Amino acid sequence: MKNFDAIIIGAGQAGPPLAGRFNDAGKTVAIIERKHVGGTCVNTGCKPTKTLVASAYAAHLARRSRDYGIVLDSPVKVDMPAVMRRSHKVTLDSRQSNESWLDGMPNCTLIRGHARFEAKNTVRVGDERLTAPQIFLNVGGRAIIPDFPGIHDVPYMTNSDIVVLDRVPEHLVVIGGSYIGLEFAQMYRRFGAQVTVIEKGPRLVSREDEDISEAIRSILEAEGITIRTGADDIRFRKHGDGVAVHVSAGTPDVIGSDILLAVGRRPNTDDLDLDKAGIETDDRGHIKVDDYLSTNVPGIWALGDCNGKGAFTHTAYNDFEIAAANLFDGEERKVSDRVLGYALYIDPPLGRVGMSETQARKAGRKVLVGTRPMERVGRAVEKGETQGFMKIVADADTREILGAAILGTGGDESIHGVLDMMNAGATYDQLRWAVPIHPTVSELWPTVILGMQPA
Ligand SMILES: Cc1cc2nc3c(=O)[nH]c(=O)nc-3n(C[C@H](O)[C@H](O)[C@H](O)COP(=O)(O)OP(=O)(O)OC[C@H]3O[C@@H](n4cnc5c(N)ncnc54)[C@H](O)[C@@H]3O)c2cc1C
Ligand SMILES: NC(=O)c1ccc[n+]([C@@H]2O[C@H](COP(=O)([O-])OP(=O)(O)OC[C@H]3O[C@@H](n4cnc5c(N)ncnc54)[C@H](O)[C@@H]3O)[C@@H](O)[C@H]2O)c1
Repeated sequence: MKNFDAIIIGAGQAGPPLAGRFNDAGKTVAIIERKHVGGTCVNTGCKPTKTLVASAYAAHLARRSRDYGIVLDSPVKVDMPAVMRRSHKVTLDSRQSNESWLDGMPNCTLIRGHARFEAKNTVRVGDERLTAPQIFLNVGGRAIIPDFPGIHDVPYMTNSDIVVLDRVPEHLVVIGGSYIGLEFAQMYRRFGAQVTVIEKGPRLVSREDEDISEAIRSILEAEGITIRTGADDIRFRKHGDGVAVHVSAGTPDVIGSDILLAVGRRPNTDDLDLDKAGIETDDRGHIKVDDYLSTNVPGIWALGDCNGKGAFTHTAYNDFEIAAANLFDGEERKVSDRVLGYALYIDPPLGRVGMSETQARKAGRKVLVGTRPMERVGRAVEKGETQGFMKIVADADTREILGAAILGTGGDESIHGVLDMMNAGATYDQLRWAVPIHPTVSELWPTVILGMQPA
């Protein structure tokens, strides 16, 4: 049995920086990783996808070059092996820098293998048994493979497979019209594939307001992506040209060359033997934690996607910050203090923070809403990227900013102006009186606020 001051299971977004804090405090820490250091984000999630999105954007802009008065003499070609090499390099550089960071920590031991609990303070990895008074779970999640009829008779991909695909599918059929599905759908359309998105709900990205879903649908359809919503009977069978996907009774099947499943993620908590430590999970398998990320078992915490409190790299990292601040810095940080923002990296991107208009209404707020089409944002006009709109939601009584969305050029960055204001507890008056830089997308927030109406 090996003794440590702390054991961390999973080297995703929260585990490695936490190992760093234990190391710096002179405490021994074991971090156990069964696959690649860096987890989903670095290896099969954010890093490869955003690198591929950048290549797809380059192809798209090259095709639009005449809009800018630039003439390219030959048709745009996509060298997919080169696109993938670029993406692998970004991933590998990041993975290796994380690994060498951990290797360079004198008090930290990186153990390769799958960890399982044997008891409350004891973990087994292969033949090795480890014990520590403090254990942190950062095990992340993986793609859900629903029990669609016929799914196991046909080849299919998840995000982990498609990020290493070095060819352009003839016809990519994406099952699931949300964050993962839409990023890959648009990217592969721009690489030259025919693309169909099949979504069981009545609209795309159903967590967002209806006006945002509709605008996203129009943007994607304008690029030639076929969208089939309300898919209530998805079934698969082999076909001479690949795979036939049945969508709903009375509608034509979609015949695709390649299938991507993007219908949500599940936590990696089913193979940890959590019961041997007495750790409770909810009905979706997420580890139950309190506002300080403690599980029901004292001395065991759960951070990142596996606790169901967030599903993003920045929420996983913030979980590390909360745990570290409370353990090492004498602070009392809580998850409920977090103002949640995120982005959907289609082009133009959707930057989001706080409540949607629908959520604000459901919460019983007296809602004010301001919107502006990107066609009336100077910066967007200058860049020749005028799709989408910006939107802010505020409380008419308290003057709080409740949430905002920018579906538009630079939306992933410019949403931070609102996010930071909300984080500082500012009212919309303070955002209205800020003096933003011209020409930017952000400079329109004061105007949008001035135009807010009861909704
Ligand atoms: C395609 C895609 C695109 C995404 N894009 C974005 C984005 O743009 N922005 C964003 O914020 N988020 C994005 N996400 C989500 C983001 O990747 C995750 O929220 C984030 O990686 C979660 O981090 P984590 O530390 O909780 O878990 P993970 O990064 O999943 O890390 C968990 C680690 O634990 C290891 N592990 C699991 N079980 C065990 C065990 N029993 N023993 C040992 N090791 C174990 C795993 O191998 C893994 O390395 C994306 C996700 C996907 C799939
Ligand atoms: N840009 C980002 O930050 C980013 C990008 C990708 C993923 N992520 C994270 O990964 C998580 C998972 O993303 P996701 O898009 O896989 O999941 P999701 O849960 O966001 O969406 C799944 C989609 O699939 C649909 N669906 C579910 N079951 C279906 C079925 N049987 N048939 C057809 N459609 C079905 C749902 O209605 C939904 O639209 C997200 O919650 C997000 O936090 C983030």
